[in-house]
Amino acid sequence: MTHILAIDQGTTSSRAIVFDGNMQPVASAQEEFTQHFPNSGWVEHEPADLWATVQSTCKAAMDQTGLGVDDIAAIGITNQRETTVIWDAETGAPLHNAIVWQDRRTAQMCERLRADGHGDQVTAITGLLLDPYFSATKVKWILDQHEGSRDRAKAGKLLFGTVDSFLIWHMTGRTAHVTDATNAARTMLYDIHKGAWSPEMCAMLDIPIEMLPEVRDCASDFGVTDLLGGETPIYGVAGDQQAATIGQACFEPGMLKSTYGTGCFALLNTGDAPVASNNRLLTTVAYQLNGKPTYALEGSIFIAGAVVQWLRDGLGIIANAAETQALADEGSGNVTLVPAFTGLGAPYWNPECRGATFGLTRDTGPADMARAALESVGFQTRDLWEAMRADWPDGGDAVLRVDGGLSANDWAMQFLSDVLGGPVDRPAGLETTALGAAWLAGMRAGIYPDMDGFAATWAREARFDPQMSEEDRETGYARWQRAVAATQAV
Ligand SMILES: Nc1ncnc2c1ncn2[C@@H]1O[C@H](COP(=O)(O)OP(=O)(O)O)[C@@H](O)[C@H]1O
Ligand SMILES: O=P(O)(O)OC[C@H](O)CO
Repeated sequence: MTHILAIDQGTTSSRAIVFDGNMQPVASAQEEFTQHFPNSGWVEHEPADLWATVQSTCKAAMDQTGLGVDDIAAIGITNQRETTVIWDAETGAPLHNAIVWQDRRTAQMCERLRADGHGDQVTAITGLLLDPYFSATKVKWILDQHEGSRDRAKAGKLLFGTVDSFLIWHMTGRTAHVTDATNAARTMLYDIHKGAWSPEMCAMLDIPIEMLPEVRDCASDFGVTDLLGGETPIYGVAGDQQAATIGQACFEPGMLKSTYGTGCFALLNTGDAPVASNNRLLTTVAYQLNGKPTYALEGSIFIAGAVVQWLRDGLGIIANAAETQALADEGSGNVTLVPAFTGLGAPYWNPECRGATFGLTRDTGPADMARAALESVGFQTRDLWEAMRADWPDGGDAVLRVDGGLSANDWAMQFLSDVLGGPVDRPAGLETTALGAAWLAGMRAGIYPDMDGFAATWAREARFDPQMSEEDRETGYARWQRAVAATQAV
């Protein structure tokens, strides 16, 4: 019982990583699955694909190690958040495809709820903003499509879950209907102050409370699975951005991390009291241990690494993401790209606007576009940083810890430090999300250190300090702000 298996069920792929007794990754496997776009702005996954790729990647990772079921002390799960599944409690058949967090189909529903004056109530109870991003309106949408589904849900015949919950139900032989507090906090159905499902939110959206899973601490007993051919406990669960916050050991109030994958999600630990945002950030649960929640302010940006993918797949000006580093160096810096491909997230929350480019000239070329794309990631983070500083005035000295695929890009990280005017730290291990889930499970299983011991193992690979003049920084940021305003005005 020396190793931990971490499952990272993400938006575009499922991954399984085996960590040894020293919390080092020793094997990993990854598998992509099909994204479904049935309508403009709609994004779906087939639940069976999520479950199948989790099974196959776990097997593939385990096969690489030569370890057996008895070597795995526990499993930790981390997952794409908010994505919504409803399934039959007996057969497991999904009532609908999973509606993914990026899906905007409930934008009008949110608009109507806002017009009916529900916006403040939603924020007061859930810490979130009334936006299609979260699970609740997706649940309502699915139930609205299927006559009689609410009665079935009330009778316990239909279950709702975020992806962790859906996976655990399958992993435990269709028995455990559970989730953790971080995933619950993203549904817009959870009262983050009371630490319980909100009857008010359920009533507002006509969602039977009976269909919601039981909420547990992040390190707790989520059930036993025969996934590895024996009995393995599931001891750790956290939404992927919270798992990265844990993996980055942001355990003290004021510590913050930003993860640059498809999108960018920055979380600032605010300690044991939820901080209400005056700047359109989200108040959420960072983690919950021993029955005690620790809260965070979160800024969610929908497009970060995805803008680099667009350079590759949409424009065809690069062959792979890493090429942007050298290209950006040659860019003029005169082009501004606002990658509002699916609207804008925090702090603008504008689901309707779309991307725009400014400053094009006849000699604009791939290098300028690559630079503008990487700059957009830095500028969007600055937007969040400004909002966080305003909500949490003590946050000015914090060092931003970064991770995720795009954080490997030195040019982007240097620009990020420049535009923030503060240091940026990149850790030695970039598997922070999976590590967070592994640590939760390993700590609970008694093979990994406690919180302080774990935090002491965090090591820096690189620090980026600002090199840009104050004048350039502020001129550049003002250019970005004008571009965002113009983008929203179109
Ligand atoms: N060297 C790089 N420079 C710029 N972007 C990168 C680089 N490497 C990866 N990316 C971007 O990072 C993203 C992948 O990061 P990852 O953390 O695996 O994301 P996710 O978990 O959301 O799929 C992709 O969008 C890719 O374009
Ligand atoms: O799967 P990722 O890494 O794109 O993360 C998705 C987030 O959890 C959405 O809130």
